[in-house]
Formats: sequence, C-alpha cells, structure tokens
Amino acid sequence: MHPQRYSYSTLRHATSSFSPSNRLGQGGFGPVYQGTLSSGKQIAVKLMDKGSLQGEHEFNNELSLAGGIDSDHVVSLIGFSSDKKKRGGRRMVLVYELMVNGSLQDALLNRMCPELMDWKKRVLIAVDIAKGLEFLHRVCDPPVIHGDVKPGNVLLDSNFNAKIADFGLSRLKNDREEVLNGIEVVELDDTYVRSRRYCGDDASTTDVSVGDSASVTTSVGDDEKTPERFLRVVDAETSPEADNNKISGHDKGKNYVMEWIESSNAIIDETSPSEKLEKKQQRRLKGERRPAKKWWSEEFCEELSTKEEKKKKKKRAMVQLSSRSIREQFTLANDSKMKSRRRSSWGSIDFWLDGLNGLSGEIRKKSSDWASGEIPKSGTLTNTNASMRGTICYVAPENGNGGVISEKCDVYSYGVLLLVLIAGRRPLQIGVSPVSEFERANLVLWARHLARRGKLLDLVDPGIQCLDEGQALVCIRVALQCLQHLPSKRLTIDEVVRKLSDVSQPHLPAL
Ligand SMILES: Nc1ncnc2c1ncn2[C@@H]1O[C@H](COP(=O)(O)OP(=O)(O)OP(=O)(O)O)[C@@H](O)[C@H]1O
Repeated sequence: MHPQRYSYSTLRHATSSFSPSNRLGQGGFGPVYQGTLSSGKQIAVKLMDKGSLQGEHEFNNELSLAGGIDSDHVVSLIGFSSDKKKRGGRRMVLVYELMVNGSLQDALLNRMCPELMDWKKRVLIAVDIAKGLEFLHRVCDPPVIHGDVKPGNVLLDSNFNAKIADFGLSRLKNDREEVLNGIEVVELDDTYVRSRRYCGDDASTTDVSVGDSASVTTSVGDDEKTPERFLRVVDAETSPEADNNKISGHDKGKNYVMEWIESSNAIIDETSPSEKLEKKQQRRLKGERRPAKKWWSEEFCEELSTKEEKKKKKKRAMVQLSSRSIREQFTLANDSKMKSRRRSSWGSIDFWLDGLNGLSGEIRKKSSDWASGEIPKSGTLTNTNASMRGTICYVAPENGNGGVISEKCDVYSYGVLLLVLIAGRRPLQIGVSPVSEFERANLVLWARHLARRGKLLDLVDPGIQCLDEGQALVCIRVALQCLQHLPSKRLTIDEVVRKLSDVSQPHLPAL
C-alpha cells in the first residue's frame, strides 16, 4: 500500500493539536505524537524540523524507500503531509502505524520494561529484527541497506513484536547509487513527480501526476506481478523543476557542514587558507611549533566583547576538554596493554570504539551522547553519498573508510544490537567503568575478550529471567560472526535468521 497524503489540519485534529499529552518522543528531526484518525486507526505522527536540510533529506528518503516496503517486520509508513506554509517553506510530516511499546532503546535501556527481562522475549525480538533486515536485503529489489540499525530504530508493538523503523539514512544497494542521487528535493506539492521503475539493469520511467487528491499512487508498467520495488523520486535531471530544485553534491555537502557547524557550536577560524599557510611557513622557518589555543583561559575570554560570547566559548571549551580526557584515558589504557603489538590505528580511539572508524574526526554535539553510543543523527556530520553515516558504535568499520557499502554494514550493526539485547546494556559505557576495565566498557571488545576466555555467558544480562543457556551461546556466537572486521567473513542476514532458529551451535569465529 502506498502512503496516503493527508492535510496538515487532518493530522492536527488527529493529535488534538499536537497536544503535549500525546507526545511519544523526540527524534533528531522533531517530535513524534500519537493520534487517532477519524476511521479510528491509531497513528504516530512525526513532525520534521522546519528548515533543516537533513530533515528534508530524511523526509524524502523515508517516503521513497519506506513508502514501498510492506513487511510484518518493518514499521508501515501510512502517509505524509507536505503542505506549503503561508510564509513560505513547507511542513513535512510523516505518519506511521502506532507502535505502542515505543522504541527498543527506551524499553530495554531507558525505562527497563519488565517484559523484556524474559529471555524468550529478547530472542524473539532478535529474530524479528533479523527477519526485517532479511526482507530489506533479500526480498526488496534492489536491496535496501538500512544504514542505521540500532535499538532506537526498532519499535515494539503491543505484543512486543519488533519492527524496523527510520529509513532516513537508508540507501539502495551500491550498484544503483545514482538512484539516491536522484532523491534530492522531492517537491510533493508540485504537480509533477516522476516515478522510476528498477528492474535488473534496466530502468524505465513513468510520469505520475500528483494533484490535490488524498493519495499519491504510482502507475507502474505492464508487469505488475514481478516482485520489484518501485521508487518514487523527483528526477533531478529531467523534471521541469530540476534547475530550481537541484542542489549540487558539493553544495549539499557544504550545507550539511554549515548546518552541523551551527548546531554544534564549533569554533570557526576565520583566517584565510593563504594566511594560514604563510603563518605555518614562518613558524617552520623559525623552528616553532603551533601555539596551543587556550580557549578556556580567562585571558583569552577578556578579548571577547560581550559576556554572552565569553560564556559560549567556555562552554565549547568544556565539551572539547571532556572529549579529550576520554580520548586520553583510552589512549593510556591502550598504550600500557598493547605496546608490543604494532598496528597504527590501535593508538586511537577508533580502535577502542571498534566500528567508529570514519567518524572520529567529528565533533560531537554532547560528549554524554557520544559516550552512550546513541548520537542523534542531527548531531553527526554526514556527507552527500551517505558513505559515513550511521550511529557511533553501531557503524561498520568499512563505512567511512572507503569500503564498499553493502548489506554487510547492516549485519555488523545488527551484531552490536544483538549483543546489546543479550547484555541489556549500551555498547559503550564510559564513565561507569574505570580505565582499567576499558575492555568491559566496550561491549564488542568485552564479548571478544570473554570468547577468548571461554566465558561467553558472563555477557548475559544478570537480571534476565528464564535464561536458556544454549540459546544464549548461539546468540552471542552469531553476534560475533556478524562483528567480523572483514565484511566477507560476516554472516549474511539469512544465515543469521537460520542460525538463530537453529539449535546447533555455530563454530566460534577467529578472534
Ligand atoms: N511509529 C511509532 N510508534 C510509537 N512511537 C514512535 C513511533 N515512531 C517514533 N516513536 C517514538 O518517538 C521517538 C522518536 O522517534 P524518531 O524516529 O523521530 O527518532 P529517533 O529514531 O530516536 O531519532 P533519529 O531520527 O535522530 O534517529 C522514538 O524513540 C519512539 O519512542
């Protein structure tokens, strides 16, 4: 079923004017409210932040990808609203089926739902998520790479069945990368939307008119029986609005960067590149090193004109300092234990966070978020081709290292999620563990450490009830096989589904 188009007023009415009592949660791009349509159907309404380019990108991605997926293990996108506002801009709203028990992140890690203390429930959730991914990877054609598999993007219905949500960072498989490039700005208010049909290597296009009607439907070709997916996009190259709408990859990247800089209060050095180079050369000639910037010193603050500016600078400095001290702690621990092993990347935080590769250069919005392993997307830097997007601690090593983005990236993230489900804790717990327990702080490293010592069951959530030890061992081993550094060594998602339902224990991967 294709998503329906709703007017903003219908959705306002359904949610009692977006009443705070109906608020379900807050995402990176805006709040989510629960509501009831006049038909009695219960819905979740996601209001996207106005004016955010990333929000717009997520909205388009969600509509074009999630809109065509029909699986019991994926949250249904029921509809959308994209009304033009009187003062310009537009209100972007997404409408989903209501998942009464909220996100797995909340249920498992925040409010500790008592139902999830039952081992069986956790296994069923793990299988549901794997089946959802299996649908995306194996049934969808071309395959959909979710790109952000994590507990926050898994929602639970009234019976605790798990479904995958949030396709804001999803993409179609690599060999059809041009498809994503086509989804630049979908102007659903306009009367011209071009629908593309992808079938093998041939792509045929069909024009579709979108008038004032309540729903958007794509007309498809003659062969309706084939299981191919249909992708609705504005054809940025050929549509009449193309010139107006088109944002070049470079500009888009620049916009993302600017947006991020503004939102993260990053310090902007206004020295021109040529001035910088000149200063650098002078320093080199004199044999000097670049002076350390004492952003936090009173002396520096004195130079600032207003009190407000002083305050801001101090705040930024604190954020920088706290992330630096975390980095130092890890480097220290790393140095003492791993001195003998020669591997350049091991001296960096990347190694310890395993899977963070490619994101380390980013300045986090909040150091506390960073440590929790749950960074809102809006707080991370993304690039246009989505090659290094995702959530820290869940993102696969090759994602952002120039590696091929494939289904195996989702498999890696699934491996981390599976460990989180088994252990009932976040993938990274900085602050809770002292430095000497650095391995324990990183769930993936801790699992590997326990595997080497043959103590896998120590990983299981101590509060779990009705534990099936044999099943727990299978689950942890499957997770470790998903977490192999080399994508080719990881399981495929259908292997995961099979192994999780299989009693026989898979062999331990080389660690
Ligand atoms: N379909 C839904 N049914 C019930 N609750 C939902 C639904 N969709 C979202 N929520 C609630 O709203 C919260 C925010 O969701 P949203 O998808 O906007 O953000 P997120 O995925 O946590 O963040 P981000 O988009 O930055 O990754 C969720 O954590 C969940 O509690």
